[in-house]
Amino acid sequence: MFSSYFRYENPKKKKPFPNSLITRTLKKMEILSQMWSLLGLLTVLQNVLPSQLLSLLHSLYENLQDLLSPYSYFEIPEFNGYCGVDLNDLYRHVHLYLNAVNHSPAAACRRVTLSRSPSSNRISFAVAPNHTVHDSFNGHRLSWTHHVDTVQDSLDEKRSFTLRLPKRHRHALLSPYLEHVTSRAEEFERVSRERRLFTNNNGSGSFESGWVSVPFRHPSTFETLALEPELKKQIKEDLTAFSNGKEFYHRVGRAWKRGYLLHGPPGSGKSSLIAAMANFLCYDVYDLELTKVSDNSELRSLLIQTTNRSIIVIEDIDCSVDLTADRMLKKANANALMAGSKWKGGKVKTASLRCSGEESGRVTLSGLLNFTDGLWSCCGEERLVVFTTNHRDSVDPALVRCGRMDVHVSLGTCGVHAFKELARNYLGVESHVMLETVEGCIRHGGSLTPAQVGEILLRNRGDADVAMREVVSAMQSRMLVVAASGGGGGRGGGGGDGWDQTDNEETTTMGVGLRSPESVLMMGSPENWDGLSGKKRKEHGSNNCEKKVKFFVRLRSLTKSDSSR
Ligand SMILES: Nc1ncnc2c1ncn2[C@@H]1O[C@H](COP(=O)(O)OP(=O)(O)OP(=O)(O)O)[C@@H](O)[C@H]1O
Repeated sequence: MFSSYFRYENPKKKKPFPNSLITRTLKKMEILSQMWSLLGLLTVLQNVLPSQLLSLLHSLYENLQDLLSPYSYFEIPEFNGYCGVDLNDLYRHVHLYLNAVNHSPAAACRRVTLSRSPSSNRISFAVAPNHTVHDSFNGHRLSWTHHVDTVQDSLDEKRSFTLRLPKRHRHALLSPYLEHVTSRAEEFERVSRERRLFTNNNGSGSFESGWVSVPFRHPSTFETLALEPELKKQIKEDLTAFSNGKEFYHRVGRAWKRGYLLHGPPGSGKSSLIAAMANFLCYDVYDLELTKVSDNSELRSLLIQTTNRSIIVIEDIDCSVDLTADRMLKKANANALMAGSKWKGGKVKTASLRCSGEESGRVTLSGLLNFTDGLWSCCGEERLVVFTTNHRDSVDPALVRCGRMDVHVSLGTCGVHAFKELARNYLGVESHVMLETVEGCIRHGGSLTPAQVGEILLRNRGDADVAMREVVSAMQSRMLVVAASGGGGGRGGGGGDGWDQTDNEETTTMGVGLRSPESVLMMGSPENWDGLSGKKRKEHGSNNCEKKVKFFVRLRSLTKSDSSR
């Protein structure tokens, strides 16, 4: 009985360690104790041996390690130079690259430092100090180790990355891999950095801080923007070609900049398009208020302070400053000088001819021309200059000539496609029984600006039927107004009151760029368009009466069909 009792084995009782495990543990402890003694010896040697000898031993050890190791190691410190004051751009690129790589689910770093700045929602990843992350390139395995050491007797930290790659392939791998790291880092920086909206700071008295800024968070994108699809595609392609054009612009010796003139009635979406362009390219926006700029030198100073990858916007260029007056003043001065006469009772000075604006301390047309196309305009890279205006004809031709304003976008009233996009965005409807009536109104001069349509749809977003009815009624009123004012209708009237729709007509004749019902994109010289538009205007006049008759017939049929619904 007793023996059976002793033979009983409690399953919960731990089994004794096997002999082999004990032996292995003892061996490990022995190695540890030997290492400990070695460390002690090293400490003693460090105190006893002169520092020169120590560093010699250290480099000998490293050389030996390099010789025996199948890997090559490259150190990238955070700062360059003897005193370590210049930021090492490669370190920054590696940091960004590893951040980008860590965003991908495949990346496996055992320990990552996460951070988020108060002004952004984005979480940043960084390899934790003294940890390693592996990467692969062209079928080879590489690794990055992030070293962070505290500097003795200081709170400073010394940071560096060490790249490890197979020694046999180091020559073939190093340059292409670092190029890959840099391009991925730049791309990541472009899309992830917080973008800002700047405006010129009035009254600071100093040109050093000419701009003040806030985070740029405009929600308009090419997806939300209601534009004719072809126009949208063309603008996006043009912007993409521009932002990828670094090599091209350098090769042909042109400054890497592009000018856009956006013109159209109030509410046609000029500002929304600028925001969409900035979001598409991930650029900063500099909204230049010309009336706050005291003179040309301040304008130049502001230009110098803008960063690369930015859009410099001057809204309502025709209203900002009296630029044409400046030109006329010069002309008057020149005439007076030639005639040897007096101007406004006083003696004409030669200096006043040179630049009347400089004297009166304001921005002149020549100042603005230099801003967009002069020597100083090349002080940065990858910049768009965008002017907006409600009346293109009021802008001085010199400002919008080729090379200054390379792309002219005419934004008009809502075309059929644009209206459908707005209806989809605001009401969530793809089709509606009244869409046909809306299309008829648009085609016969009743179209409204996107802002007008957006306002009606926003107000009635809970009830698509009411919204559509209200849109149709607004469009019909518009048709009546256009008819009463002698507008031809036929292809959709202008948007805001007093808006001249000849721009859209011009494009029809030209066949240059894209022709869409209400909004167009033109590239090339405006002088050519004007010549052709004159011809078109004559034709337009002769057809006007005929169009009017057709228009009234159509309006009556539309009104009838709508009331029958
Ligand atoms: N194409 C569009 N797609 C969607 N919404 C638009 C569009 N155009 C204008 N809107 C809406 O209309 C409003 C006014 O647009 P925006 O300020 O861009 O017009 P604008 O042409 O710059 O006007 P202004 O000449 O008066 O400055 C905005 O709230 C915007 O949401």
